[in-house]
Amino acid sequence: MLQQENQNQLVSSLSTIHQNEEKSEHHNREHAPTAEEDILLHGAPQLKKRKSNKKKKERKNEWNPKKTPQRDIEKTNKMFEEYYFKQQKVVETEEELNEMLNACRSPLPITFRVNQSIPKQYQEKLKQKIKLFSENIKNIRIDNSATAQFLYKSSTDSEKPSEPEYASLEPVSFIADESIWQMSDAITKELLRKQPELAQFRDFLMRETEKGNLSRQEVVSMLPPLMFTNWKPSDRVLDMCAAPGSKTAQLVELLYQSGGGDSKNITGFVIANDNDVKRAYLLVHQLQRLNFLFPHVIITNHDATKFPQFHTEPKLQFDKILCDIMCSGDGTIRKSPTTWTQWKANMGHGLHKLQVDCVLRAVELLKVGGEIVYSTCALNPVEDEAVVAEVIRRTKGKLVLQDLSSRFPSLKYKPGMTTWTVASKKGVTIPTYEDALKLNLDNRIVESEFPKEDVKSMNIHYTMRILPHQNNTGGFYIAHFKKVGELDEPVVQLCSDTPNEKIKQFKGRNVQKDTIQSMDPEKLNSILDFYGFNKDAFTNEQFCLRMSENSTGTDGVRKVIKVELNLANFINFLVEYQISTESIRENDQSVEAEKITSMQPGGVLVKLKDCEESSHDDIFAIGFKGEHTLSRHVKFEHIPVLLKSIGCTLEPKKKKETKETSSCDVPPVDEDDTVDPKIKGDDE
Ligand SMILES: C[S@@+](CC[C@H](N)C(=O)[O-])C[C@H]1O[C@@H](n2cnc3c(N)ncnc32)[C@H](O)[C@@H]1O
Repeated sequence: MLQQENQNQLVSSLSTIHQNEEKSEHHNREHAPTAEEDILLHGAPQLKKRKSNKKKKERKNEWNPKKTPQRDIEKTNKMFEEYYFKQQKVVETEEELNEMLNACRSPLPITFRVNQSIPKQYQEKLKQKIKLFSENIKNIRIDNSATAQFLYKSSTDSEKPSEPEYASLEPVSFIADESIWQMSDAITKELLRKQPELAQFRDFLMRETEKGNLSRQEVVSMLPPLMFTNWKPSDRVLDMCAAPGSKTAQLVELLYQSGGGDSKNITGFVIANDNDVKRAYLLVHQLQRLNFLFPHVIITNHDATKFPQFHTEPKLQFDKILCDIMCSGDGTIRKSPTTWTQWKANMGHGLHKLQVDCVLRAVELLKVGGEIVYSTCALNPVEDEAVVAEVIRRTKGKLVLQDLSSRFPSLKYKPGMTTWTVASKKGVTIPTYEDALKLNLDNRIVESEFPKEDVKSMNIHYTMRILPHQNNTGGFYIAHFKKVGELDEPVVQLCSDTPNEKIKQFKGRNVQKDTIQSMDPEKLNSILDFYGFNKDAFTNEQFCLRMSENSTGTDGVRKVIKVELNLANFINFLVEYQISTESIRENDQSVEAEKITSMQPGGVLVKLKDCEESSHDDIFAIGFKGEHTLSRHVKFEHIPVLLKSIGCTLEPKKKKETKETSSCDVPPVDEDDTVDPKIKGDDE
């Protein structure tokens, strides 16, 4: 009775508190864009200004800092503190809370990794070179006079260093092979640019990054791909939310390493998917740096929760799926200090369901025995443990958590929790889902956000939450699943007849204006002959041509290709997009839509480059898969990968040399560190 009264009281006080809470907007904050993403998406703002009157303009390189020192941001947020300490108990003591807050207030150390896509001997040379820099850097006293105020700005100024600080560059301690390196906290990209003694090192970083030998990436963000086990060169890997692609690059590298560091052994591939078309562009830019491994990547543009089942024979099922999901992203607070002012306790509502749906779709696309890694840069259990628990619940024992505790023995982390709370926008705990409904607190709250008794038997402690102060990193949450049996029934409702997914297409490339035409049998024969394809494996109905709106016949196609080939970078893009019959109908192209509908799945369209039909070097391909049309611009050496991706194992007759060896352009250890003329003098 008393308990009931207390409950009523609580509900009534909650009600009062929330009466004035305005309907909160849908938060779907991805990782805050990095300088690199910003530069790729929008161009470097300071460079645009310089362009007209300076000859030597800054190159687009991730080591160029954004000029956005948020020195006026007050790095406190009471609700954030209460939420993670008192409500979620993510940190256990006040002392630990302060440690975490202090870490969150300080900038993230610069980290980078040696790419695994370069041959081992070059990796070793590169590491030697980094070690030499590391020795020299130790003697450099950090001149932070200009930046100290920014670096150590907090609610109090107590963290200001009183002692002189020296620079450092060390391998990350919990990764065994010295492939990941971290600089001292005080060295920001801005300082790296400004302090002359560090210039040589910065030049080295820029040069090697540009060559694809080094990648700047946050340490915790490197961990999810490393959690997959049992890599095989035949692995079919899906990166569901991939942009800007740093983890995709790691996945491809891991695939490559599993083939003994020889790309000829790779028969698998990695599909990098993102539903945001601009960010899919970022993927293209980022992944081109993989050089000879780029053909093993396929870039798609789908909503991950409805990622299509390609109708291949046998059905395409993945061995590994990474769900590095869209999240509220408070684990990135060190690199995006605006989180201090924007953070609200309700940021996970609205994302939770999307996250669950995404992983459930992954389970459906995964083969039995396959693995899923789920990761977020959110510390919020509603986006972490609650998602994991709901996915395990809905898949009825077919998905089991794998213990991550021994993967990196010296990595500090908190095991996943079996209980947590759900809070309103103002940070008030909502006891039950019924209370949320009764009070109409936020219509995005769903029942599975709340912890249930069954969580205790799910091994949630196998998952890991890495807090910023534990290893001097950003915050991250990682879970690793294995599929141990076929699902009893579909767990995701997909409607293939009327795709409710909004089709996004690359603008400015005439994509929407294209129409579809039947393939001329003679042309088809000549193409099949050229590539040595077994003609019996295809029927003419499996092929058709993509035409521009105004073109008729083959000449039109040639014209389009010619125009497209003239666009810079066009042929280097390996981009897929989806056309549905629905979208074609919407564009008043019912005849074309009917043609696609009547097509058999499994076709490949190959367009020849302009009139040089004898060369067949640059081609343009579309694979039709029932309702789904996959299209990409490919180079000759991409063809086997393309065919494999749609379940076709034919090998083209003609093979071109890949540029495997020339991409490993690592300078010898004793090479003089000459300053790259293009970036010399870019400091003012
Ligand atoms: C956390 S970021 C991914 C970071 C990336 N894995 C990396 O390491 O570079 C989340 C990405 O998910 C994408 N995204 C958001 N909603 C999505 C959806 N429904 N389907 C697919 N991608 C989605 C966003 O565009 C964003 O690029």
